Amino acid sequence: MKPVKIGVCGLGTVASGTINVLTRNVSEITARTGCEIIIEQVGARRDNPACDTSALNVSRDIFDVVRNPEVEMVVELIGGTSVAKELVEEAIANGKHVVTANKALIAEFGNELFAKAEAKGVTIAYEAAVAGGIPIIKALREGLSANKVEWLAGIINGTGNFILTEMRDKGRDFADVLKEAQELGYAEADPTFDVEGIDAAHKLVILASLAFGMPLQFDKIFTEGISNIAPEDVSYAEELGYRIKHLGIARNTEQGVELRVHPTMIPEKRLIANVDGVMNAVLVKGDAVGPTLYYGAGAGSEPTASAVVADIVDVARQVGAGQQVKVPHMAFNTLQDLPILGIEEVETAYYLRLSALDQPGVLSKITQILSDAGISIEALIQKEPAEGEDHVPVILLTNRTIEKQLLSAKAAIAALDSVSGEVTHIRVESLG
Ligand SMILES: NC(=O)c1ccc[n+]([C@@H]2O[C@H](COP(=O)([O-])OP(=O)(O)OC[C@H]3O[C@@H](n4cnc5c(N)ncnc54)[C@H](O)[C@@H]3O)[C@@H](O)[C@H]2O)c1
Ligand SMILES: N[C@@H](CCO)C(=O)O
Ligand code: NA
Repeated sequence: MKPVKIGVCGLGTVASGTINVLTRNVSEITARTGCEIIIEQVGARRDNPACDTSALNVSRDIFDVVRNPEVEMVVELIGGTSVAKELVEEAIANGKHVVTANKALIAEFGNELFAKAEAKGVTIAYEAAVAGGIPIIKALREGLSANKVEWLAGIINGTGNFILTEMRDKGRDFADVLKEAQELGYAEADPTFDVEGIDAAHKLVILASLAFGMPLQFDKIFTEGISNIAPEDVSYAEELGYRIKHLGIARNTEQGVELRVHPTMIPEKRLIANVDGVMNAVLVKGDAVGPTLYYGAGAGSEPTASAVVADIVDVARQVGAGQQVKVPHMAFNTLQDLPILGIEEVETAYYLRLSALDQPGVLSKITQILSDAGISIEALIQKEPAEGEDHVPVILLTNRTIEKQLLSAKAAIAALDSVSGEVTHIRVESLG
């Protein structure tokens, strides 16, 4: 087979890892694809000491790469949704295949980009966009194609999981750990994307569309970040046998599709509760296979490059074999317009923490409000009052209920004279 010529745009964390892996593992990659992959051109504004490009054709203008008639496949690794979108559109218009790690671009503009690619008969591959090196796109599109996916839940932001783990295990400060994640190349250019759950929402919408065969709808996701997780909730969760993880959850119910990213309490005995540091994991429940779990590094230069290179290999095989073997961009040939549920319609269990006056009768008022709302209590812990304090922390675990019922009961509890301050709620999932 004739060699396949690629062009790499960007020379940051992921691009340098991609060039290094392609160069180092050239014999394995050639043996797998049956063809040679040649880096025809690199578009980079500046050099990167992590990667030797002295033997490569480097242009300071990334658009030279998409206009180079020799380049058959463009690897977009600049990030963002403005210049990257223009770049990908021009690559497609010029009949080039695209490989990208850019989840923001796919989540927000994937529907139109895939349509443009299909019209031109080219492929956009995006394995590195979700859960870094874990081949989760391939698992959903190909490995699980026999299944109706019932739900999936994942730790899909490496930076956030790294921060939560370091804070819990070493008592480190949030800002200090975030700075380290940035130095390690895990964080997004704007790290609020990691911390506020936007990056996880980008990834969740891609996973859900692949799993349920519906168009990408990033604007419909409910998103809560990790910045408001209180240390006392981390320790009370552990006392109850749970861990707090930042999860993306997508569930196909009879009423509609749940799409939500938020801190979630999960039983500590679940494998996914023990996924720490920069590692990611995605649990997928298929109707035929049952629960399956995919685990690996969710961010970082070479773990992400592993997925980028896998896509390059896949597309190179297609270039050799012809488009008829291509798997559809979103796994399904026709997409369904499934309704997406608002967060108030979601059903889950809850952890509640409040501060109540240490007096007889107070607990019964709280439990009465919950029981009037049809919410039963699975566990209740009342702590001893601290020295000189007249209020005590009360922690409750409820059974599954609809969020709007929980929120109105929570408001009624907060309005009691004997309860002071805010009532905290965290969603609880058994993931069984
Ligand atoms: N870092 C990770 O662990 C990781 C993992 C998975 C996916 N991603 C995604 O991969 C992409 C790249 O991330 P990264 O971590 O390598 O970022 P990075 O900031 O390290 O690299 C981006 C590179 O693109 C260049 N660039 C940006 N805008 C440009 C422009 N307009 N013109 C020319 N060059 C431009 C920058 O100079 C930089 O060299 C992003 O979409 C990111 O979301 C990153
Ligand atoms: N910033 C992202 C990179 C991988 O997509 C993360 O931390 O998960
Ligand atoms: Na992946």
